[in-house]
Amino acid sequence: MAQTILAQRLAQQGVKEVPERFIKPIAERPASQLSSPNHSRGSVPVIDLAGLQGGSRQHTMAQIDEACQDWGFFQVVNHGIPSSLLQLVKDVGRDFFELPFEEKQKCAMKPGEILGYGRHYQQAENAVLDWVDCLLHYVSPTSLRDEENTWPAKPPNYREVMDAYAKELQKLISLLLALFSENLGLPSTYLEEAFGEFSLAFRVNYYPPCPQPNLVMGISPHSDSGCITFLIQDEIDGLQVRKNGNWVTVEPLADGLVVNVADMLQVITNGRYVSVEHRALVNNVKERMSIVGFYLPSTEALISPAATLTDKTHPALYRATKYGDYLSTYMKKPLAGKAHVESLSLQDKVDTNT
Ligand SMILES: O=C(O)CCC(=O)C(=O)O
Ligand SMILES: [Fe+2]
Repeated sequence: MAQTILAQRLAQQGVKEVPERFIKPIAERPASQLSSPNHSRGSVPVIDLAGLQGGSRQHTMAQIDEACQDWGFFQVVNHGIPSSLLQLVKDVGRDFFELPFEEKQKCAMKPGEILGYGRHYQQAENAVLDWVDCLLHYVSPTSLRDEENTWPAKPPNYREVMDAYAKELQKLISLLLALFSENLGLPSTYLEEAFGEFSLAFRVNYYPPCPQPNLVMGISPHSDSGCITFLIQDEIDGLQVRKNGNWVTVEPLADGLVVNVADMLQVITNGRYVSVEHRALVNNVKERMSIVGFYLPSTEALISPAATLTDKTHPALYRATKYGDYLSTYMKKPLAGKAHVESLSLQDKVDTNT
């Protein structure tokens, strides 16, 4: 079995040129670099959840609804998760990646697996690789958690911090799903119930500095497969979302949490909320990290457009899919923009956002 090619190891070896395996075809390279003056930064909505209290509730609810429809991406502030905890999450993620390789290898992905420390997804032999390493594991349910094989034993506070974060995140997820349901005119528990016994997975993404950032992708354009995704990023630009054909950088905010609609929420809302294509770029100066929480439906949940969101003038745009089936196809294929969710389309082509 060929040894996994890890971006961090290449960066540590001081390579001056990225290996062929990482070089994107010209059409897929980042056309505008983060440092270029015409790169667009900062217009992704920032929503202050403190506005849900008192007289500004209606306005805040409308902001959330518009963000889900127009962007599929927003940042929340005053979300109830202490900034000291967000900082600890970033710290333990960084501490893990700063461990010696041999220590990190203790929770390495097994051949053919995607959980643990290693590369994103299984890549075909000849696939172009993204300039990122990751640590991916489930937090819940217990049956998927596999703490022994996929969670690191070091840093020693990793588990405690990640569990504390997961607990806080769960409250925010329940709140947002109830607010989305309300905005959609559905009973407040509709979305949470439709997704069945959810699972929560965390991925720590580590993008080392890259000697030729204009030839590679940190993470290739994709939409996320699940219901909703939460992302903590450090202070380094890199995350971009696609809006009207342009890539817009999601400005790092110290206390902000990035929220994005994922594919199954797009399906259940019959395309009213959009699961937007996003990607991450890298730079040649400083490493970047993100810690991503994926809230996923039960693999047994049959996801289809909510009946009350479809009628004669708004026919169902997607066929029903069992999430487990959707996920296994998603994992087998390379990241490819919105191709996965579009494969469920009942129309020739659903052009939801771009
Ligand atoms: O690192 C980022 O900002 C993007 C990560 C991402 O999109 C993912 O892990 O699905
Ligand atoms: Fe993503």
